[in-house]
Amino acid sequence: MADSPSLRNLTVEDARARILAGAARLGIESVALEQSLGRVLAEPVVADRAQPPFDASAMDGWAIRRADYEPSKAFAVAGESAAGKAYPRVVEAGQAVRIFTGAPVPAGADLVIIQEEAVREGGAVRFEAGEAPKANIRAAGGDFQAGAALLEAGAVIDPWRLSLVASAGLAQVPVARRPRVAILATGDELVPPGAAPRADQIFESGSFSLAALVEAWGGEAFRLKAQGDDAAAIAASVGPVEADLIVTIGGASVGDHDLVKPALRTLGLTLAVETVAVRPGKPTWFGTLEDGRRVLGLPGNPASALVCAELFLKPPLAALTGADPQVRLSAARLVAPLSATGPREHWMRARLAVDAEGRLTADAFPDQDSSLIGVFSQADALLRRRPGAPAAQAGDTVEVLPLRRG
Ligand SMILES: Nc1nc2c(c(=O)[nH]1)N[C@H]1C(S)=C(S)[C@@H](COP(=O)(O)OP(=O)(O)OC[C@H]3O[C@@H](n4cnc5c(N)ncnc54)[C@H](O)[C@@H]3O)O[C@H]1N2
Ligand code: MOO
Repeated sequence: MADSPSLRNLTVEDARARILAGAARLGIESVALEQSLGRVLAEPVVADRAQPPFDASAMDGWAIRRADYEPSKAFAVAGESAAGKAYPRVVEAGQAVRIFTGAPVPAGADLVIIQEEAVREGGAVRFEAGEAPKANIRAAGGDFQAGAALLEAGAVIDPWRLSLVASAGLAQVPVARRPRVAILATGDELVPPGAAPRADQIFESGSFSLAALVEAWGGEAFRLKAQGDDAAAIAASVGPVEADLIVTIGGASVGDHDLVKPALRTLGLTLAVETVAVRPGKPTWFGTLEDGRRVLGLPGNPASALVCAELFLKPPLAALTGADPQVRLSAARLVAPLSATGPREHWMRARLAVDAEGRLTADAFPDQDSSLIGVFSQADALLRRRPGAPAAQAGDTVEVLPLRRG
């Protein structure tokens, strides 16, 4: 059955919208705090306690009543308040309590004089802190109050947010289940790294890279055994796979050996995207199988597959975890001129830098052939050129999509 011509040559935005349609957050699971890094919160984190929970000393010194303060006056040392061991009584007039950073300021006290301005004489202490010493007290709730919304659902747990979740006292964190992504490389020419290729074969590289990207983007990747250009074998490989998304590599174009779509038609494939007006990556396609499983078909050329993973795989993975699927671009200054762009939106491999004035700059690699693995390994951004964009000059502002490297 021929697919509708309206599914061909879609804009990047249209294709992405079709891929995102119906991609809602998967179920919720609870993970240990220390396992939550990189996961997406499925429920908001709300503080059930203020931080700090008490007025806390900001310095090592002495807690007294401000109204009672006079330079050189002798105060009676009444006891000690340390972090984790509060002074249990009220500080009375004429008394000073030894206090340390992070310790609760005892009731009655509203001033901490730093120890550098104090002279201890047995059971007494005197201060030379001027007329209006600084309070050196962190008010209860100064970081956050009980009931405060600390993080929204959809936030990705990073090391800084991890500290917030821990500060809220959570040992278990409610997160979205990670989407399971099956990756299938296809092509008679492919052999796994480590095998001995024939003269007409190459090493399969795409599935390793894509699996790593899927994991970095919050999914759980599993690589299926690569298949040759054999429709029956491709269909048999995909048939039993349990996945939230199946990604195929190669066999997407129009040649006699581009068999992935014909193979998956036997599993009831309905296309939502047939081709995209994007360079590289025109043969990218997307559809659903009869049983509802989603399939993203990436072209085999390595740069095409990796560019289109950024544009069409990262966003649905975000949507399936409840995170923000928006592709966010930055502005950069062009280092060298670019020629006019053709009818397809062009995502050029580029290198970012910061110029002497501290501005972000982008430099597109001269060779943008979609087969080049070496160029991609040096690129740290994709530079977007709109369809039909005129030539651009050095110094022009361009849009870039920084790649997460390292
Ligand atoms: N007559 C036309 N020919 C082509 C068109 C077209 O519109 N008309 N489109 C071209 C474009 S654009 C692209 S992109 C490629 C992509 O085609 P396929 O998705 O069918 O990819 P393959 O032919 O299977 O492979 C292309 C290239 O990439 C190598 N490859 C494939 N898989 C892997 C892998 N897993 N790891 C490493 N390298 C891989 C493969 O050996 C080929 O060299 O089609 C154009 N042709
Ligand atoms: O679109 Mo293909 O990816 O240009 O080589």
